[in-house]
Amino acid sequence: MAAARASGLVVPRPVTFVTGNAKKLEEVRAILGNSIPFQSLKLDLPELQGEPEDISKEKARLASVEVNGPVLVEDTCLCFNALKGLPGPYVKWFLQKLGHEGLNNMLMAYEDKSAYALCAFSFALGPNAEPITFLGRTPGKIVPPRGPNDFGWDPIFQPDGYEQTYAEMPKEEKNKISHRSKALDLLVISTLTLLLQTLKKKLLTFSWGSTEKGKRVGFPFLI
Ligand SMILES: O=c1[nH]c(=O)c2ncn([C@@H]3O[C@H](COP(=O)(O)OP(=O)(O)OP(=O)(O)O)[C@@H](O)[C@H]3O)c2[nH]1
Ligand SMILES: [Mg+2]
Repeated sequence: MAAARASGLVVPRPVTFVTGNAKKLEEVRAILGNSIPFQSLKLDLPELQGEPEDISKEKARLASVEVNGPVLVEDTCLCFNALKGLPGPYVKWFLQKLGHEGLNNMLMAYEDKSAYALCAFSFALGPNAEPITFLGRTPGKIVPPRGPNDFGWDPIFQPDGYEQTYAEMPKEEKNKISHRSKALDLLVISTLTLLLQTLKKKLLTFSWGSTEKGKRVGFPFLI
């Protein structure tokens, strides 16, 4: 949103990333770097039940009321293909109650251990604005835990094409291929597109804005 903010038209106030999860915040900071400046607010928002995109959008609506300004939120799911996408957005509670072993056991009866990590970021300009959602998905499989146990289900998720679990990978490596980085890439692209559109409009206004004896002058080929 830095780009949008730079335009002076689109985002009147700094964006607040609202999350109760310090590890998410750490990764978002590392992935975005200086591309989109934001502030953060530690708040564990109530979450709707349903599809990831709807949960994420509703979180953005609630967050923007709390902040009364532009917000970014995210909802993360871990989806088992054999279980048709479950535990999905409910993985937090499954992890809390069952742990890594329990999550592995849920797939015991199935040969198919494939899964995907899904991240749904939603951005809302303010309490009355419709949130926009960006989805990132990384396919992989569920394995017995390996690696440091400092972030959620990282030790039991092994992305396709890698021998390491998310937890075993160096952080920079995870951040290159993760569900979170893929969703944030889309957010950055969309922000840049917004900035270009705004600049284009400004240039259009500037190019065609002056008149000479009632005749419009300008350089439309510049835009
Ligand atoms: O191993 C992991 N690698 C990740 O990359 C990752 N991202 C999220 N999570 C965990 O999955 C659940 C999502 O629930 P969630 O999206 O509701 O998050 P949350 O409630 O912790 O924070 P928030 O909702 O306030 O932002 C929570 O248990 C998170 O700890 C991850 N675990
Ligand atoms: Mg949550």
